[in-house]
Amino acid sequence: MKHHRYRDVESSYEHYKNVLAEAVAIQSVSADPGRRNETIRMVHWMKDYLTKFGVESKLVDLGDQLLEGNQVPLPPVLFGTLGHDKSKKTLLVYGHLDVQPAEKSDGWNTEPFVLTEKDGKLFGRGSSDDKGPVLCWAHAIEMMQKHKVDIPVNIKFCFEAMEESGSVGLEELLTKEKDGFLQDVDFCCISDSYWLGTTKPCLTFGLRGICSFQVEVTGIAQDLHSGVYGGVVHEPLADLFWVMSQLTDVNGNILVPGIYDDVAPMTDEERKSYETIDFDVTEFRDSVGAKRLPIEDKNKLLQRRWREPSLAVHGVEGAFYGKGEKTVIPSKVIGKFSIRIVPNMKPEKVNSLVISYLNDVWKKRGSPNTFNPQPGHGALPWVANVQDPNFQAGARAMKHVHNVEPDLIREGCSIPITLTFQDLTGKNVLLLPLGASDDMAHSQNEKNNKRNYVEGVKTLLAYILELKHA
Ligand SMILES: C[C@H](N)C(=O)N[C@@H](Cc1c[nH]cn1)C(=O)O
Ligand SMILES: [Zn+2]
Ligand SMILES: [Zn+2]
Repeated sequence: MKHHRYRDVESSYEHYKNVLAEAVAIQSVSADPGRRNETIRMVHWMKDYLTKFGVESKLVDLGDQLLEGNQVPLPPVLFGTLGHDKSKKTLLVYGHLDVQPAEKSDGWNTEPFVLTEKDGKLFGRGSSDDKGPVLCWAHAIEMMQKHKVDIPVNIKFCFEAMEESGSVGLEELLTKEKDGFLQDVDFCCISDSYWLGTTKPCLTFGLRGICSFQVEVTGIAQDLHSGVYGGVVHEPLADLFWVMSQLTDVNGNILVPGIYDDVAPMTDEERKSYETIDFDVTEFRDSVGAKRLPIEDKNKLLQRRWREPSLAVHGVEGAFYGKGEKTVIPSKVIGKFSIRIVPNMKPEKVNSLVISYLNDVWKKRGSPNTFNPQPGHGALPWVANVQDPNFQAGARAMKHVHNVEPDLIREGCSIPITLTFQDLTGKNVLLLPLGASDDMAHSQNEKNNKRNYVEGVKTLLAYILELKHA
């Protein structure tokens, strides 16, 4: 790798930061119907940005979605193409332009949609998940063009803006494009995840899937004064808490009968692979501010994150959550939780086990209220072949930039469309994470380190060039 290009990447930091600031300022929260126009605007913004580098893009309309009883337009999917050289192989890049919700009042130290630099960190929603990494691709291409480097592959881009809300419509579109846009793809790459720690680079070869659930309890016509009606009505929120408290034990074991039955057994080879992975449990525990973890043995903790299901309770719609006191009995509450699933679990079976367990628990409650548990969006888990030349190119790129062999890791999160790319193209998908473990994606004060952003551009540049030998 030519060092002057890397120096140029470093000296372009202010420009990269300004571009990221523009992207972060667009409030593309896919879960919020009120911000759907912003989410759509984000896709248009990205199309315009890629056009500057000669990427030929089109926006594919996905129609409408029924959200909270209203028809809401889905954001289009951006398909971009750079290069049509039949003598070259083709790389397909996927990323997402939508973000998780964020409000300053959630506990952010800065405005979530105003990119703010402090102590070498760029704070802002989407700075790491996934606007920063998506822009690293654009910056890498810009740099190669500036230095008149022959790009050794044709590049196709698929950028969506519904990833954080189940990638609605994308799988159907890609299935239709199997012999169209996806034809002739040789490698796939996604930068939408995180290193295991804060200093050592990683390549990711596994993702958990997800099954999400909503449990609605209703019983009274409207919210009631708890002094007037307390003790003389069956409270929907008390019912819901009682049911939700029976989903896991204190150490996070899931109490749904049969839920662990299909978890793939561990081979000796896999067990050994955990030995060499760099991971400091104390640092991890401190980084999340926990007093104690349910598992403090390094290998067992990683196994639980990567190859075992877990259940997380996310929240309750309809319950009072503001500051101070409100002596009210809510009339309708919806509990939200999800289960991360692993090979060889299937969403349909998980949904049926969970719904029938919820109904059994409900019967024991004996409440006259109405109980309606429903499965939400789902995604399958994914594991890749790390011997593929695509992974080797990724490893060489990481080594160029960081001077160290990356760890091969799995990820506890989900990127629902990954398996679809692998199945439809028949090609290897590499997850090339650029973010640090403490980026706080989905949380308050999400950030991307200045160092990771700049080195991310170098890594993608190096990876594209390494594909010449793949
Ligand atoms: C890993 C990726 N950056 C991510 O955050 N994925 C989300 C996908 C998702 C699924 N349901 C809602 N969002 C995640 O793992 O939560
Ligand atoms: Zn995310
Ligand atoms: Zn993401």
